[in-house]
Amino acid sequence: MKYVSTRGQTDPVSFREAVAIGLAPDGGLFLPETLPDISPRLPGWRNLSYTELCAEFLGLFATDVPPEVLQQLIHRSYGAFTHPEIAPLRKIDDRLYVLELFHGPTLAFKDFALQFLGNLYGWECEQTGRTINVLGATSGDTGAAAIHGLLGKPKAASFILYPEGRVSPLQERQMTCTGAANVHAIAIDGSFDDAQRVLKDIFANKTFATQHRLSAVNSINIARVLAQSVYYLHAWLRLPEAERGNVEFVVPTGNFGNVFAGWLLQQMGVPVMGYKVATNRNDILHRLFTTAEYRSGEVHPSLAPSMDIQVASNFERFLYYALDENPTRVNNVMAQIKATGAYRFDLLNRSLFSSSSASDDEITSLIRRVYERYRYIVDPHTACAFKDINPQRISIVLATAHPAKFPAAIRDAIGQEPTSPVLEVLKTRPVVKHRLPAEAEAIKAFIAQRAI
Ligand SMILES: Cc1ncc(COP(=O)(O)O)c(C=O)c1O
Ligand SMILES: N[C@@H](CCOP(=O)(O)O)C(=O)O
Repeated sequence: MKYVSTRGQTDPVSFREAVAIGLAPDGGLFLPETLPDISPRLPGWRNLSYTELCAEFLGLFATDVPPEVLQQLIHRSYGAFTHPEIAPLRKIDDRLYVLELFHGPTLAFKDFALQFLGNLYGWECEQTGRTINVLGATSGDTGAAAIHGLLGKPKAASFILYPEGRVSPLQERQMTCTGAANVHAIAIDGSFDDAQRVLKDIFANKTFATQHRLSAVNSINIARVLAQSVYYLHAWLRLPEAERGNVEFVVPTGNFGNVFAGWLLQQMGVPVMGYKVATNRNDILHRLFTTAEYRSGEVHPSLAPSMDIQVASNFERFLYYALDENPTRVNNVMAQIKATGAYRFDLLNRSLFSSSSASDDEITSLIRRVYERYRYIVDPHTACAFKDINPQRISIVLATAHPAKFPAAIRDAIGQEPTSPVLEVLKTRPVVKHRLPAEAEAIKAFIAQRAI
């Protein structure tokens, strides 16, 4: 399988190359040259365990990784999860399921792809004898999961940019209390969008990126997206046969990576009826799906900080398919968005996508309502997904983080603070972070001194 750039100015590359580079040199995002039709395989995949399904699915895309290596990497990656089902699907009401994605080492859905990606990087370094420097931007969870995916890998260093004061205190501790010399947590002034912009500027300097063997760990990396598709597929296959034809996934959304991973499955022949994009008050995607206009705005801090995003990176991948896989049209639209901050998007399939946006007050009352009704505690991101659930569908809400990561918001809603031993141990460890301006030159100088 070859991978092409959404902007069409990069020669097709293999899976391993696409993963190693992350962002295409022309500034676009990699996508499989063709999407396989997986519908004939679905009956045979029904009873597979999570790791078996993962190996089958990723095997269709990672065609230059030997199958036995892929299996080992997958087993290593999900061996660190604490729930035997890895991604348990919990029925909490008639027609309502929660897909728990927080049983990995950092208690967020990011672990699914970043444990795998960390092991893939480790294997790649062993194969090539080279080191790798991983660069990421985070609004809290990607950074923690990327760092933990790479812990103990001597040939990899991580440089993670996050907005100072805009991630939860425990998310910050997950990134800054590892004690590892090859982990560099960089707190910048500004928002996650500023961090993501700086990161893209750094990758745009090809000489610098090549010289320091930089790789992108955000969901701009295609391995992230594909590894996340697996839990949608696993959940869909777990449902009773009678329910499978009427499913809507409800996805707390920021950078559009997670919901895009789910949507890809539909493009590959899995008959999913709908995707609901659930945002917090940073509602660019909600406005897009209700008005067809993509218009970026200012980022506002919220109770669901990991979704405080107004420039949704993976939207470009979605655009590529909506524009008939025509890179010239993608380039034009991206140029227009860059120049004017907006684009009128008349091609949206609004029968497949729906959306909602929850204010902070609504997040608090949703946490309370879910607890009172189901005795189930959801984190503030997952809470957004409980707004306006469609009663006509079988809804699968993606629970993207463990509530213990956001104790203050939960206490305010239901008067109790969930805890997790994984997080408790971090509270007494020293914090090591670097404060830098949100400027590519300053970050590059920092990386140049510490890259391995
Ligand atoms: C807990 C949580 N929920 C939801 C999201 C949004 O996911 P995405 O950016 O893939 O849309 C994030 C951040 O990515 C997150 O950390
Ligand atoms: N919400 C994310 C932001 C980065 O998203 P990614 O999926 O593109 O890596 C975070 O928690 O950091």
